[in-house]
Amino acid sequence: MGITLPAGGGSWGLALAFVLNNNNVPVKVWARDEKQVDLFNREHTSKYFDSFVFPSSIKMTSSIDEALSNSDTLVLSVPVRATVGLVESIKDKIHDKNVVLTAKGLDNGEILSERLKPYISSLKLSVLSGPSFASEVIQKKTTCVVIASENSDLSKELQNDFSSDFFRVYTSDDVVGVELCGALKNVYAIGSGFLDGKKVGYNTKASYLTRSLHELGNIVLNRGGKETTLLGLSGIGDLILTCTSPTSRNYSFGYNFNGDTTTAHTVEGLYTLPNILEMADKYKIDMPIVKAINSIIFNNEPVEECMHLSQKRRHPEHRR
Ligand SMILES: NC(=O)C1=CN([C@@H]2O[C@H](COP(=O)(O)OP(=O)(O)OC[C@H]3O[C@@H](n4cnc5c(N)ncnc54)[C@H](O)[C@@H]3O)[C@@H](O)[C@H]2O)C=CC1
Ligand SMILES: O=C(CO)COP(=O)(O)O
Repeated sequence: MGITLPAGGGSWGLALAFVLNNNNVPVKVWARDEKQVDLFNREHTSKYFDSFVFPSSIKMTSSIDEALSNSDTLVLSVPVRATVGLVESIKDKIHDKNVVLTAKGLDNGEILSERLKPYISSLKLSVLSGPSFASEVIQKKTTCVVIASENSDLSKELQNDFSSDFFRVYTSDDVVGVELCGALKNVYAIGSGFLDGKKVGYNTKASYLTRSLHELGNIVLNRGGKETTLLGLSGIGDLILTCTSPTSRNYSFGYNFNGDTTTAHTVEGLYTLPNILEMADKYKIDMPIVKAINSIIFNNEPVEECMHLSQKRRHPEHRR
């Protein structure tokens, strides 16, 4: 049996198809845009990867039924805002399939595995996350990720499918922690871009990353996630990658921020912001950094003013 990637033909879905195909795992990529499908099947190229030619053994289709035939596993790599709707639209066709979530974000104030509970049993669900730019994966640059599932047989099976000499897969049972870390690092990456755009010093940046990790930890632990996840690849690993690299769309959005949110392409932190505020409110967790980032984007607060506001909070009680 093979693996279907209802990925919309986007960059992460294609990179994961590349990883699986490299291991001789049969893959089929689904995309809704027929022109994109025709171009890919003819030339094996994608607008997301300049001049890169994919192996011709990776096939794309615009028929979801064809994509799902002969496959026991789906790797979902559309943006977070599209994930729940896509699963709802194919729910009758996927009840016997394993599902790997790869979108990094929150929806309706919740993590995706929670939102998808009505459609996917937790024993058939896993989450793939970690520091992994698609553009580096297709160049076979060494990349380490985590696959988390409550079903250890499933995470081991997927570890086998994905692992290669350039793609190293660790397993975890902390679905909640891995999902929250992946979602939140995108928001902190926007803030990190704001700071670098303002040419703050390394002192400020190091403090920002440390405090972001601390704030992330508050919500992860509150929701039942594990400290080891926070200190692992999907936690501090992806935070470091995304908060320090212009390859990150979230970081670049923050770095070049000009008040416009309408033209941002797959800046998942933007979609997650209101959702994390909703979650923080619900579980009564103080998230001053997330709030400051939200004020800069949606209330036109200047970056400097928001940093200043955080300094005005009462003196810290602990040295962390
Ligand atoms: N690109 C990367 O390096 C990585 C991305 N991710 C995550 O993967 C998710 C997807 O991101 P990318 O592939 O990078 O985005 P992308 O922008 O490269 O591609 C998204 C694709 O989804 C399609 N799409 C959008 N809405 C759709 C819908 N309703 N139905 C069907 N297709 C739809 C678009 O047409 C596009 O082809 C995001 O949550 C991102 O955080 C995770 C790790 C690495
Ligand atoms: O999640 C990613 C790398 O781990 C990709 O980050 P961006 O979505 O910010 O480009």
